[in-house]
Amino acid sequence: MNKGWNHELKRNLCFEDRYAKKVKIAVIQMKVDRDVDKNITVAEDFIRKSVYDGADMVVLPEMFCCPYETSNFPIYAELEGGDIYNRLSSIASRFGIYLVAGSVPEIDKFCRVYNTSYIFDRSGTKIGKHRKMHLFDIDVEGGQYFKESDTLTPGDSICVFNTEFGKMGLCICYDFRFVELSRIMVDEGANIIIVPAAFNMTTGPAHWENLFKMRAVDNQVYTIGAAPARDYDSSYTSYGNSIVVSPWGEVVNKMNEEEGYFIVDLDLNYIDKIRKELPLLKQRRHDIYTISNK
Ligand SMILES: O=C(O)CCC(=O)C(=O)O
Repeated sequence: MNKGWNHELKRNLCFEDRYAKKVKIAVIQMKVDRDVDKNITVAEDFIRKSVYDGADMVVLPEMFCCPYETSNFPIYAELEGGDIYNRLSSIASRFGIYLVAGSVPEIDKFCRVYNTSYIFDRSGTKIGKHRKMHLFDIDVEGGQYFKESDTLTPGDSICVFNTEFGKMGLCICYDFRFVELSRIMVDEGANIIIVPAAFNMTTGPAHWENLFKMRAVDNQVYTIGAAPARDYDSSYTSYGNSIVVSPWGEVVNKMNEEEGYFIVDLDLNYIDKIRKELPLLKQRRHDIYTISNK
């Protein structure tokens, strides 16, 4: 056999093999009710449909079972391992999926309350946890005011978790604005950055899609944003527009403001292709600058 041909065939087979590495991720955009049980039931119904459509992983929005108001966070908060946590873990195992369980208010033994995301694997085991690190304290003239620090405490660690599809990073909403955080997650191996979020009608139209594109292009990763559906009856109106962007900056899928879900089939080898063609991460001048979490 011609050695050159054999070599070429092997190379192509490896290439194809790598290209078969795909993950189906469902993004759920649900309305948030005052009733926790109702929210979990709605989430579960969407998860059931996503699983029927072949999802490997499901992502829920920020504060998907607690209306987004600072006064609600201590009232709805539970210790890790509480009822909501157990129900989410059992949903993950029952459906055999990875569940990025949006975020929920978490209370610790010192009565500090956090905006926390738990990530469960297919057996319902927790494989990641993130406490929002950058609290959303903003005051835009003529627009949105919010002060999470009235009732929340910030987290202090960066979340990268491992799956059968490789490493993924997670941060919550306002965290995503801080460029260093995404870069550190990517340096720790994350190929996908997942962001349970709830932008509003001031910052959403201005920045939401741009941010998901910017972080994807800068870091050459997929970015995923899962938001609550818009509800004009709530005191904080979510922008919705849940989104997935590719490492080339293309919008893979995006919703409008309504309740619903979509599934994307992400080709993880596309990341290698983009990084090979445009080797940004390799071409950094670490001799001149660095970003570090130390
Ligand atoms: O950064 C923004 O504009 C929105 C942030 C936000 O709503 C949040 O952190 O919950």
